[in-house]
Amino acid sequence: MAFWRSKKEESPDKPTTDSASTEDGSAAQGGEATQGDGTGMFQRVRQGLQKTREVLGTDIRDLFKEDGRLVDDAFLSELFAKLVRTDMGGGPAGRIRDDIATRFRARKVQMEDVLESIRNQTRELLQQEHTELQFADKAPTVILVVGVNGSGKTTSIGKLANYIHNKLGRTVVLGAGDTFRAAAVEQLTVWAGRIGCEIVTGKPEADPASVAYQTVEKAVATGAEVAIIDTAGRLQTQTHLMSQLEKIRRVIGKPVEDAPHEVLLVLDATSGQNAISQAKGFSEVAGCTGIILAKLDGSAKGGVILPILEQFKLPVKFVGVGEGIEDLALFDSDAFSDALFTDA
Ligand SMILES: Nc1nc2c(ncn2[C@@H]2O[C@H](COP(=O)(O)OP(=O)(O)OP(=O)(O)O)[C@@H](O)[C@H]2O)c(=O)[nH]1
Repeated sequence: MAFWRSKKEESPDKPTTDSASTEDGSAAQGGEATQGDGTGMFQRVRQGLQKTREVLGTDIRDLFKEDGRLVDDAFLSELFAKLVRTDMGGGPAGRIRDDIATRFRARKVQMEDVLESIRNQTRELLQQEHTELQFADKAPTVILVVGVNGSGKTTSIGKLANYIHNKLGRTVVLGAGDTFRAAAVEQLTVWAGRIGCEIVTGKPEADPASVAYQTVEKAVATGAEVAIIDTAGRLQTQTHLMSQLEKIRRVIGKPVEDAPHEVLLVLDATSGQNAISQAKGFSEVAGCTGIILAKLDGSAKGGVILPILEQFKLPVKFVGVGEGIEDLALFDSDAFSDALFTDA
């Protein structure tokens, strides 16, 4: 199931058949995931990673003012510093530096050799298992979406629902479980209208667990295949909110015994290491099964995905590359590393 693919696989002559490029995202109703949308999606991910690519490209080019560079300690530590600027963290940056040292020390290298090594190492570091969304054997599949305040949960749910409903052709019911924030309910209602899926909303400040329960009940009653439930932003230290999450998990297990099937943690790629460590404690308590890395387009630090993989030990299943309904991509390590380094 390739939602986007690497540049290598693109056919330059192929017209864009990307249903994702339609304004309202209404194309490709029903059926299996469309295969023709890879090129457009790859372009979108490339655009999303443009800032990181530019910073990295300029930084690496700066190392090569002369024709070729001798690989010595000075070069290696400059390279390390440039890599760390993408927020990839000391571990991955050190691994890339050491690989280049092993292969080229005391020799003159060209920029392309260095970029090739970086690309290969990154591709390896980005390899992950279980990146695909897990669907229950028996519908409905219940997906709970959690995260800290403002990380991009509601927007990501809209995009995810659009992907599941319009690209995978599986019927979706949304649950507006962020009852604290009226704007989140409104936003999700607008997305549901655009996607053409059902939504369950509670009264203002309704118990989020009851909205979650009704959402799953509705999915069962209407035979919908997937229920996606929004939750309010929270931190692990907010014990009442954490126990509320516990309650949500408990009640949705009543109509559908093994629910939730996925608990997706939305992380904001533009937030620093601090926010990421806050989310880490949270993800353990919430029993997260995967990550949506949102707002990659707004960041020059796309390398942040590497420490995230290392720290969370969870697969990054999707990346968010914009605010539009189509701006979500299934994660693909080859395509991601190409998007980071091609034309760097
Ligand atoms: N550029 C960009 N912006 C995004 C992306 N995802 C979300 N946003 C924006 O981030 C802001 C917060 O997104 P929301 O979806 O409201 O976040 P939330 O986690 O539901 O917020 P709370 O309910 O307050 O916790 C909004 O302005 C979104 O448009 C993305 O992938 N790229």
